[in-house]
Amino acid sequence: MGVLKLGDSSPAVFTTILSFAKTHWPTILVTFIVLRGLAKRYFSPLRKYPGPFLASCTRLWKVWSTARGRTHLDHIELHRKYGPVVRIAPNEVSISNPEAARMLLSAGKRFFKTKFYAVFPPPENPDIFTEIREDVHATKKRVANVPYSMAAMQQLSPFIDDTIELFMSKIEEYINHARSPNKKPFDLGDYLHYFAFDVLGEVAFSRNFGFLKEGRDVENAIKTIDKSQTYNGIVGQVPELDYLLRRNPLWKFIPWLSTKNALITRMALEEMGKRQPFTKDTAGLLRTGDGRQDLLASLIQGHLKDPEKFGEGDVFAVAHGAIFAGSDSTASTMQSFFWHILSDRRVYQNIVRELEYAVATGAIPSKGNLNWNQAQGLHYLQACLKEAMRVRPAVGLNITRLVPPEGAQLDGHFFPGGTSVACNGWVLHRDKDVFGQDADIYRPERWLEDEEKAKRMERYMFQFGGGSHLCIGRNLALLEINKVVPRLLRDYRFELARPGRPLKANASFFVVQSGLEVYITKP
Ligand code: HEM
Repeated sequence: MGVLKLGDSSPAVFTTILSFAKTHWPTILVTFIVLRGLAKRYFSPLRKYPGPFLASCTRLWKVWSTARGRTHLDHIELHRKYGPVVRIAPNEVSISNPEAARMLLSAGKRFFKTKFYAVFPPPENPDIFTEIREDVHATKKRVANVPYSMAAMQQLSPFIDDTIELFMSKIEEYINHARSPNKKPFDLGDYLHYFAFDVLGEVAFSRNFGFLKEGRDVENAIKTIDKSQTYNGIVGQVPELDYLLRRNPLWKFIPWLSTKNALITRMALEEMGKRQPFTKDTAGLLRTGDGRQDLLASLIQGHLKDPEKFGEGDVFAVAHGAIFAGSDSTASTMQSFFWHILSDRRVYQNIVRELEYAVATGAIPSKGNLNWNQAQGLHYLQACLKEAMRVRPAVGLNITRLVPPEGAQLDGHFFPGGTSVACNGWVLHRDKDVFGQDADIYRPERWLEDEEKAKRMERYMFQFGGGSHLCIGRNLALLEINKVVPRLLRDYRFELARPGRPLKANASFFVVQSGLEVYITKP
């Protein structure tokens, strides 16, 4: 082995270094990684913030937490252990103060999205969710906001109603079948998932995806989306890795990793094709359809008004992105709601009583679907829904933003420009100052006790995010939930098949849940 001596001529020194590196490369590599990690830990302006040791040295801690699907739970534990500001990566802190989170997410404060979002496909044509250039995002969102208004959604209400009828027919089939001696549970969780997808198909593309009809995950479309979200969630923690993986040209040669032929993408492309060429006289409407103003038609109209700012690629990206953003989120919200109310007999009976009274007094119809206003009049049910979104918000990963270049003050701490700051609904919604000492438990009554207190709690609910990135689909989600949930609860009686068993939950971006099995009977 060569020994390095001072005074050697440069080629000799170089050869010696090379041979030393060749022999000892594993040690050198490990030493480099350790020193780099320690430098990140100790020479960072974030060094004073507590957190897991590994997290302060490497982003692998976040990768690990996400890969286990339990980021939401990890963050509750972290803040309990370390306090309101926790260092969760060399350049990232998580905050638990709801007021600070409002500031972080509020429009105009210039805390922009991080590169985490850019990993979500399609990278070549980002949609509203994945666009991280704030000005471009604002332009696209202005066009996309139009079809998502509550008024526009109300127009599409008949198609939600049709999907509800299909859902009810499946329950009727189950009830008739379940009269046999071997009574099997009904997977309400799965059916809520199918419902959320089918509604999106109708609303976005005037097309039924067929999940409810077939009573199954057709072509494993839901699984494919969930797999892709798991990838996004994990790789999004170290976005550079995406260039080695999905953005790597070799990736497309691995057929089972490609989503290009997935059912939803294929259908979206077909629907786009049917409406091309986009012209002002057809205004994006389906030529052979029922003339409904679906999401795709509205986006095509937005494109025709200003093709420079909202291209054809944007039409596809935004419509297709809606299915990804709006399916697991809505399904997860409804699953959490049902699991909570069915786990507490008292709560469930209060809801049933409220519905019976509303029918008896004519506040809601005794048959068929409710409209938005009728559902809003069910105050106890509304409190139960809000409480479910508080205790188990559908987004389980952190919402992360970058501190603007000049730095910013949050929760009494100054963070330098470029620091990533994260917040998590599961943590924020458990703040005892805002939600009370019993914030950890599901108790819908908290929303009905004191109007002022309820208003304050409302101010700190983050289930739909906030500011310029407030969920664009919240009107649709709330409308379909407010239609299907009271209808189910009025027309049927539910019982958990395995009381006490928690839902299985995996946080990829949304908390994807399973295991909501119930017995259903008629009242
Ligand atoms: C109960 C159901 C839903 C929940 C809980 C939910 C939650 C959220 C949250 C928390 C965000 C902010 C994410 C962030 O800033 O990182 C968001 C954004 C978004 N959501 Fe939803 N969502 C739901 C339903 C929907 C539906 C039905 C659609 C579309 C059909 C949709 C489309 C979007 C889009 C496009 C964004 C990005 C908005 C932006 O960045 O400007 N969501 N959603």
